[in-house]
Amino acid sequence: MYKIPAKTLFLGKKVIFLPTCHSTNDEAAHLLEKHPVMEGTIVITNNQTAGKGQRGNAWLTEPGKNLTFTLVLKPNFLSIVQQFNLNIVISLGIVDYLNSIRKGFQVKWPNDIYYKEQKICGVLIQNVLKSNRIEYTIVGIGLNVNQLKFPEEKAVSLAQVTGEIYDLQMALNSLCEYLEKQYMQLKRGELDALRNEYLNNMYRFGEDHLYKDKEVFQGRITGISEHGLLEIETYKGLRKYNFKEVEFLS
Ligand SMILES: Nc1ncnc2c1ncn2[C@@H]1O[C@H](COP(=O)(O)OP(=O)(O)OP(=O)(O)O)[C@@H](O)[C@H]1O
Ligand SMILES: O=C(O)CCCC[C@@H]1SC[C@@H]2NC(=O)N[C@@H]21
Repeated sequence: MYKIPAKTLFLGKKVIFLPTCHSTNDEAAHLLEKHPVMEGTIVITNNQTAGKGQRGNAWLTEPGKNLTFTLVLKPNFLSIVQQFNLNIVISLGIVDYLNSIRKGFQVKWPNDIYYKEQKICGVLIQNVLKSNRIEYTIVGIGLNVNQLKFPEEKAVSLAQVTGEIYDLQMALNSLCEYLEKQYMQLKRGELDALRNEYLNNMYRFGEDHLYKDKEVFQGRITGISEHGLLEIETYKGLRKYNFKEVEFLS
């Protein structure tokens, strides 16, 4: 399973397949502790038994149905304050791949992928530090591909959206090509183009909705700051939020 490398320069050229594991992010982190790992290496499993989501949530996925993998990057060209750009390129790579199949996928800030009001993909990015510098970034991606039932009402899969079943190896290879394309754009320093593309694909951009920080309020997403803070215009003025500081309501 997952033996054919992607047609890319480096991303997905090496794939480590584990039939089962607790979390591919944890497995990747253990590998990095033991020996150097080539940039672009993917750790993938068919059966993730203790998947980790953001905010300490669990990531639940039916064995053999979805893409559940971790990508190892070495973005040493980025300083710590530029880290949000990784969220941008990873989200755009995924959304471009999905939109190449069916239009309508969007990025929910910072890096969830939605189809209409449902979540199809989650991303968990973790930095591995060495002497206070980012040595590696591990990018965990859970993409719902062929699963047809979810315990979570908000979850959806590609198969549910399109009515088709997908070959996971082909989906992985294609996704790698889109991810690499975006990552190379970041390496070339094309930040304005990336930011614009991110805003063009952003869930709820420019629409009025309810949000919650300490209180529930109505607002409209108008952009992201240089370092990736979410900017919401309200009748009291512009508010800016870091991860976990704001909740999307209806
Ligand atoms: N396979 C899956 N697909 C989609 N969501 C899943 C899946 N497995 C677990 N979940 C969880 O279902 C919930 C649905 O996502 P939701 O967007 O509501 O939460 P979130 O990512 O915490 O975002 P927020 O709370 O900012 O709206 C999350 O807790 C998510 O981690
Ligand atoms: O909460 C989220 O939206 C993030 C979900 C990230 C899930 C992926 S699945 C592969 C990798 N391994 C993990 O334990 N989590 C990530």
